[in-house]
Amino acid sequence: MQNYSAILNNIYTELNASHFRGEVANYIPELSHVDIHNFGIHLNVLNGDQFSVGNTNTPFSIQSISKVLALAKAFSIIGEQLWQRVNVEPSGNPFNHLSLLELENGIPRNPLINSGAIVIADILVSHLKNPKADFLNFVRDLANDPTINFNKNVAASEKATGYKNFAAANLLKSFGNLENDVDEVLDFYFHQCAIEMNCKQLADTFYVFANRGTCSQHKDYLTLSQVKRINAIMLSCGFYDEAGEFAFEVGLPGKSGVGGGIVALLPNTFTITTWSPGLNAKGNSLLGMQALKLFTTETQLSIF
Ligand SMILES: NC(=O)CC[C@H](N)C(=O)O
Repeated sequence: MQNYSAILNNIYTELNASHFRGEVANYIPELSHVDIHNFGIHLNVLNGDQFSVGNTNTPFSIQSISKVLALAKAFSIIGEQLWQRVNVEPSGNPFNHLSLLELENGIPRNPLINSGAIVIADILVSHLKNPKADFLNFVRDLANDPTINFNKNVAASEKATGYKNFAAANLLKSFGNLENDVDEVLDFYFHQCAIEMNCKQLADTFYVFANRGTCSQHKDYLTLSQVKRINAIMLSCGFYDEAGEFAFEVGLPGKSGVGGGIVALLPNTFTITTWSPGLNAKGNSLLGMQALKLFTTETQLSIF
């Protein structure tokens, strides 16, 4: 029997003493105001046990973590035909890289880099009646928490400065891989990225991926085959050009966001989230990566 509480407390105490915490993202101006000293870890074990240490109650911008949720929604709506518009290979490049997209004729490498997520956003804009509201409700249902919301200032801040995302969307459009209007798709994309959650809410939301497609309220959202595929994509593509490093050091499917959040999971066992807004050079939370590495080392739990 693991003493999760002691393990998490030790990891928190050790890492919270770190002076070097990376850099808070500032290419989205609204994110640059977040205090770099925030640090929290939350573990949600599938048997119902919950463990929290540090600041796990303050909502943060989930940013690219939302790409997994958008993928889940789009996959549940259109099924396997989704893979005609986006590939499932790691990109080995930063999340906002563009030249591969042109070389590969407008088919993004995977749904977790920005260009792939913009294609997924396009699918949701085509299929949802009220895209932003319906997607937010889907996320609230997964988390079983109606208080989850968009941060409109973050969405507006990214809209004002998201030049590379506008470039990606226009490139996709030029290759015929975007059905809707560029502005409409990006408005949806910037809002999905601007959803805010705290560590506990994020761990609850991802319960469905650890629990074979069924959320904590026993409602089925995805088939087992769909969950296996989404988890495989998280493992191979969830940390951009650091996905290999995360698999090597941590050994779990997971996803990061430039708001400093990370979520990871062990199928049939737990979900775990970390939040520390300081990022490393690859755009992944510095303390979060270290915390998860220590967690899977101490507990000897990983998919391998
Ligand atoms: N890696 C991230 O979290 C990036 C998300 C951010 N909204 C962007 O599109 O640039």
